[in-house]
Amino acid sequence: METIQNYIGGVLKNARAGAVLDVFNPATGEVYATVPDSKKEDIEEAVSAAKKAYPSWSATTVEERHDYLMKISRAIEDELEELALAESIDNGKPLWLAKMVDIPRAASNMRFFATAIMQFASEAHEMNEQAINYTLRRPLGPVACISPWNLPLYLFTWKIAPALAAGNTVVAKPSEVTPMTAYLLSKIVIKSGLPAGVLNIVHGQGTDTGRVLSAHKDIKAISFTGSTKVGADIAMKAAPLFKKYSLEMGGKNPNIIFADCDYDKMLQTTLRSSFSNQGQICLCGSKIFVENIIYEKFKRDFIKKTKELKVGNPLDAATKIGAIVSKDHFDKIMSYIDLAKEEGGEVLSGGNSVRPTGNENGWFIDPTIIEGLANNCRTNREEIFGPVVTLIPFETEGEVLNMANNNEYGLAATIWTENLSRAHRLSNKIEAGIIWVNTWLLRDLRTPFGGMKNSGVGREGGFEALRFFTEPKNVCIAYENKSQFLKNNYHV
Ligand SMILES: NC(=O)C1=CN([C@@H]2O[C@H](COP(=O)(O)OP(=O)(O)OC[C@H]3O[C@@H](n4cnc5c(N)ncnc54)[C@H](O)[C@@H]3O)[C@@H](O)[C@H]2O)C=CC1
Ligand SMILES: O=C(O)/C=C/C=C(\O)C(=O)O
Repeated sequence: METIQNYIGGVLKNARAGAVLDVFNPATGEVYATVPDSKKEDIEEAVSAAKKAYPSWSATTVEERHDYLMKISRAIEDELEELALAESIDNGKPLWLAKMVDIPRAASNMRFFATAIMQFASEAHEMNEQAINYTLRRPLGPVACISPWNLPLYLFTWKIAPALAAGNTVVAKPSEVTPMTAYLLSKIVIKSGLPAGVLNIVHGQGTDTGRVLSAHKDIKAISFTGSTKVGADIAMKAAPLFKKYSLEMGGKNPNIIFADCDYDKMLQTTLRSSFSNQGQICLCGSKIFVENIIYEKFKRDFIKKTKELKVGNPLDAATKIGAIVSKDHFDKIMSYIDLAKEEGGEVLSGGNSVRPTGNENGWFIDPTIIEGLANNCRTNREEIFGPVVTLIPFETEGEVLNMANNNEYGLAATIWTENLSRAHRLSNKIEAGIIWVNTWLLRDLRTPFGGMKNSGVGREGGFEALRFFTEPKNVCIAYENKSQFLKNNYHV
């Protein structure tokens, strides 16, 4: 049994009251570790450590911060094998996926913001030779980073890297469901020599640790990724204390397929956008709109390809669909499949749990395709966050645009067409923060990342993240007094 610890003030330690939570391996259903169930006193200690470290950390040069983040990035790369294995065991995702995507991205998050801070420049505005304004961007102080279980180290580093690069100190809370790689990161951070208190990692439940942290009076900003319900809770706590917040929340993303698309590329990518990471990515295209004339062909081909996806042991290289992250989440997904049937949906593929040989007690669900549901039923409106997609035929561009926008979420959309004018038209009109045309989850870390409507507030990525984690201050300097200025310049 492994014992995960908090990382506070540069030291690994248990929660003060000693309480712990069980951590499960979702592929076996067994408890394999414990994590601190931190309470108010642990948060107090972490916030004090972050406050204490702030004056000297915020005074470091960008080169110094760059060097620390690069060191951490290289250490993540050096420990790729161990981190990927830990992520796979903790989360249930296929090991090859953790090796190819999660851990490399965690390293590049650190590297990206290490270099972005070196390029980050503030604006200057000149007023007709009368004055110059320049904008200072200062770090905020201790900030909170709260991350979810679906892409554990990937999203944890996506938040802490810009916060640290901008000169803030951080109290971070990973998901209690998948805390292992954040714990391993704290060991890497200790080895990197990052000064004590600059990064603090406090484990525990959302309703205790997360809530206390986001409501703490000394926390100046909160960067959160997770459910829309929790995002709303954080906003309610943060607003009266005038904290900044950036919320990346749920999605119900349309994947729109026109008959004129590059069919093979679309089919292959649609498999990924539907079922990658067991469908547990906020960007997955869970509603697949298909133009009528290719609907039957697509349905046939998509079912065939989906049935070929091997569900099973995440450590097996042939596995395409690993385990669902927790029993609670497994139950939630299964209840949505039941709901879809009650709402009149026909299950075309999957629809059931799986007990792979050797992993009979794990939480596995066959990738599921459902058709025959109205666009506005609950199954098609609510985020399922699992390997479940619905198929909806459409006739015209206008019809599919209305259906895509008729939703409370607005995170991402994918459009498949070779008609560039149509791609531009729809990209402009679809209510989503991220549009992919003829691709999916192709990421340039410089671009603004986030959603509209119930999917988010604010944007992450590139300079957006560095702006979020800094406070702008305008300085206006008159060149000289105006009559003197006119005399000098116009000889009056
Ligand atoms: N990016 C996304 O779109 C994600 C969406 N989800 C959705 O959320 C559902 C629930 O998944 P969870 O991991 O339980 O997400 P969640 O939103 O409950 O948890 C995300 C993080 O917030 C913390 N947290 C929970 N309650 C909090 C509170 N009141 N104040 C501050 N922090 C709090 C959690 O401990 C975790 O670290 C999923 O079924 C899925 O639909 C989950 C993960 C990511
Ligand atoms: O930044 C990315 O590439 C992906 C982010 C994904 C999420 O925020 C999510 O699935 O929750």
